[in-house]
Parts: sequence; structure tokens; C-alpha cells
Amino acid sequence: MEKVNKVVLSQVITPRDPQSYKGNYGKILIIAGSTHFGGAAILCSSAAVHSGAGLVTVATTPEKFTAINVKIPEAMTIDYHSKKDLQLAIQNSNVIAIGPGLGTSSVAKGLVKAVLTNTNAEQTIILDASALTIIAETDLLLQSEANLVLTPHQGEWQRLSQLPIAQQTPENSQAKLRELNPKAILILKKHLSEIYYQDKILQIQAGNPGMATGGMGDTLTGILAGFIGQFGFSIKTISSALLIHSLIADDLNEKNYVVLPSKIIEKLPKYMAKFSQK
Ligand SMILES: NC(=O)C1=CN([C@@H]2O[C@H](COP(=O)(O)OP(=O)(O)OC[C@H]3O[C@@H](n4cnc5c(N)ncnc54)[C@H](OP(=O)(O)O)[C@@H]3O)[C@@H](O)[C@H]2O)[C@@H](O)CC1
Ligand SMILES: Nc1ncnc2c1ncn2[C@@H]1O[C@H](COP(=O)(O)OP(=O)(O)O)[C@@H](O)[C@H]1O
Ligand SMILES: [Mg+2]
Repeated sequence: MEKVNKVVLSQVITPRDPQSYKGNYGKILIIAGSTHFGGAAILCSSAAVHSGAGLVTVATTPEKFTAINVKIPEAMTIDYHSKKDLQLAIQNSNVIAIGPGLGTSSVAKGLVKAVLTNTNAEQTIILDASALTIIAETDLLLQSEANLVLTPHQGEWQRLSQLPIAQQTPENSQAKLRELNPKAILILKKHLSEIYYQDKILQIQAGNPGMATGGMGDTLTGILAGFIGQFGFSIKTISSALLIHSLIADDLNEKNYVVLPSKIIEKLPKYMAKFSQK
């Protein structure tokens, strides 16, 4: 297993071209949130904005528009019940993150299917949380033409792979990923999270139990979306997103018993500046 350390950050987070504009840094669509899980949509979209995404649109239920607009005025909102608006937003995005706080209603199931069947090889889909629970009951993953990133915690990976946590060895997880979609990237979230991509297995060398807080994974999904939107879909980009999330958390954990996702989000721009200068 290859270890991911700080070296990758300065390779990925490079200084911006003076002539560049927001269109160069990713058009991100985040399909997230539902009546009881508004915070997941806020954390995910806020993380995408703070990690440098050029344009962020949140597709959610209209009852959450005000909260999102107040917390993250940089993000736009659309109603995920509108098939027309959703279709247009999917077409116009390079990166689509779906699942945080989405729930598993029939509307949510329709959204997951719409994303997986209306995207192409130029686009990346990050499937997290409720989206992973929904696809566990389908064969939609195999039908997708897009680049896929799956971000389960061990409970979600158990649902998706049928591997009980005790049997989630690197060999077993790699074999299951091949069955689900051999081109997909799997991020297995745990202490020292693992990344699986074809024959490669990488392990993040950071992270701490102060991170065991609701919303921590929703935040990672937003960072992944922001990083892929700016730096492109690659194993290095994905490793960097995971590493910066955990490194900031380790820094915060030195003086804080528990690490709040919103505190990680606040620190992202400064950390990115630090690594872009090395
Ligand atoms: N503020 C908000 O809006 C927030 C909204 N959120 C949204 O809630 C939705 C549900 O997501 P979820 O992850 O909370 O629950 P679920 O899919 O039922 O999985 C849990 C099951 O797996 C098991 N389990 C085993 N290992 C595990 C592990 N390492 N980590 C975690 N669980 C582990 C676990 O076992 P148990 O702990 O019960 O023994 C249980 O049986 C989703 O849309 C998400 O985005 C949250 O993000 C919170 C903040
Ligand atoms: N003990 C731990 N050590 C390191 N990282 C942890 C630990 N506990 C949780 N994390 C990290 O926190 C995140 C939790 O993700 P997830 O369970 O999806 O959160 P949520 O769905 O509540 O947003 C993952 O990135 C995971 O690696
Ligand atoms: Mg989660």
C-alpha cells in the first residue's frame, strides 16, 4: 500500500494563472440536502467554495434555499424537483457530487439515476452518503460513462459491497470494486482512509478521532468536488483532497478535543496558499 504524504500537495495545488477566470476552476453541481439534513448540503457546498471551486450550484429542496444563501452566498441554488432545471445543470457541470443529506426517498432515487445516466466521459460524479445507499440496490454504476468516485464509510461500503467490516481487507475491497465498476475510484473512509484505483491502493497518512463528528464526510465530498473541478480528475488530485482535509483536522486537534467540519472549511484557503508556495 502506497502512503500519501504532503509532497503531493505542492504538486497539485499550483499557483493560479494570472489570466484565469472562474470558468477555469470548475462548474460544480452539488445535489444534496432534504428536510431533515440541510446541514449536509451547507457543509458540502461551503467546502467546495472554500477549496476554490469556480462556480458552485446546489440542487436541493426550496425550503433550504434561504439557509444556503445566507451561509454561502457564493453558491447558486436550483430546485431538484424540476427535471428541466436539473437536466440543464447536469449538462453544464464538470463535476457533480450527489448524496450528502439527500435521503433515500423516491425523489432521491430518481436524482441518482438521472445523474448516472445523463453524464459523459468528460464529467466526474462523486457518489456519497445517501447516493451510495441508493445505488447499493441497483446496477447503475456499471451503466455510467462518467468518471466515478465513491466515498463510503465502512458501514456504507458494507451495504454496497456486501463485505462485513471485518472482511474489508484491501484484497477483498479491490475485488469488489472491480465488480461494481472497474474504472471507478473508491475512497474507503476510516482511520487512515484508503484510496483504490485499478491496481493501486493508497493510504492517507493523517487524520484523528476528533474527526468523528457528523458532517465530516459531507465536508470531504465538497473538497473533492472543488479539487477535481480545479485540478482535474486524477489520483493525485483525489489524494490531495483527502490529505488536506485530514491535515487541517490534525492541526485543529492539537488544541481541540473535537474537530468541527466548519472549522476545517474556514482554514482551507490559507492551507492551500501555504502549499501552493512550496
Ligand atoms: N448535518 C447533517 O445534515 C448531516 C447529515 N448526514 C446525512 O445523514 C444521512 C445518513 O448518513 P449516516 O452516515 O449518518 O448514516 P447511514 O447511512 O445510516 O450509515 C450509518 C450506518 O453504518 C454503520 N457504520 C458502520 N461503520 C461506520 C462508520 N465508520 N461510520 C459511520 N457509520 C458506520 C452505522 O452503525 P452504528 O453506528 O449504528 O453501529 C449505521 O448502521 C446521509 O445522507 C448523510 O449525508 C450525516 O452526514 C450527518 C450530518
Ligand atoms: N477515528 C478517525 N480517524 C481518522 N479519520 C476519521 C475518524 N473518524 C472519522 N474520520 C473521518 O471523518 C469522515 C467521516 O465521514 P462520514 O462518516 O461520511 O461523515 P458524515 O456522513 O457525518 O459527514 C471521514 O473522512 C473519516 O475518514
Ligand atoms: Mg457520510
